[in-house]
Amino acid sequence: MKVCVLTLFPELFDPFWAHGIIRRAVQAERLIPRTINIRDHAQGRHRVTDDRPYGGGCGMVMKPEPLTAALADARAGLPAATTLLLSPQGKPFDQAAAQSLAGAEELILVCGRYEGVDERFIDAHVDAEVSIGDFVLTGGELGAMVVIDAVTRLIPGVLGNAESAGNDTFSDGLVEYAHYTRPATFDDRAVPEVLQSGNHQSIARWRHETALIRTALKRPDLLHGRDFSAEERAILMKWRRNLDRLLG
Ligand SMILES: C[S@@+](CC[C@H](N)C(=O)[O-])C[C@H]1O[C@@H](n2cnc3c(N)ncnc32)[C@H](O)[C@@H]1O
Repeated sequence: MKVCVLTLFPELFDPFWAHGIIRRAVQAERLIPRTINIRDHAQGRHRVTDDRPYGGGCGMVMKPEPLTAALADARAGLPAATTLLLSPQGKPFDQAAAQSLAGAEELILVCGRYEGVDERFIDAHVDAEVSIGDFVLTGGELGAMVVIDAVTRLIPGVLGNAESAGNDTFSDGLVEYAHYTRPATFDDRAVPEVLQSGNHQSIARWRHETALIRTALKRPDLLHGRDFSAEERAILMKWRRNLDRLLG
């Protein structure tokens, strides 16, 4: 995937491209990143990228001309790209959105700063606004990194088999099962016996059960409307009986 980020702070991305799985994806050219400094497309000696808001009020607004010129530069190399603006007003970004973006060949992400960007730029050039949560950041750069990170690990071939995203939280509408590693006992807490049994069927059953129960406890909202399998119904009934017994 070719991804281009429009930002006033391109240097923030240098360490991001250079570490962990993102770095590996870049080296393997499964992720081909580019950052464009919006300021490079601003006019005049001072290369001004922001100005006071019409109507008064505090803060500054990003001017539409440098953004439009920077976007034209990005699009010259990525003619088929979807253009997303990071914004707290956007659609909440989730795993389903990451999965759908992972199938794209090209993507442009625009990072706002200050009070945000001139609305006319959004009207004319932005395909969708994306929020990474109901809070307000100082800029879109962290949001862009969140989107790129979540999407990149879903690009086919980026994660090795050993790191497969298949069991991840959300992949089957459940949170993931619990993980344990050596030592077998830590602080008087032992790893569940079944995980040391070598019985793959029992391990798979245990993992499915714990994923379902952990989802019910941690994220019950994920289970609303779920089409429970017969096995899942049996697991939930068993836990209901356990709870009934506990409560008398
Ligand atoms: C201080 S914010 C502007 C907030 C804007 N005044 C508002 O109330 O909607 C500056 C920039 O940070 C980015 N940003 C802030 N919060 C974000 C969020 N939750 N998700 C994605 N981007 C965000 C956007 O690019 C935004 O233009």
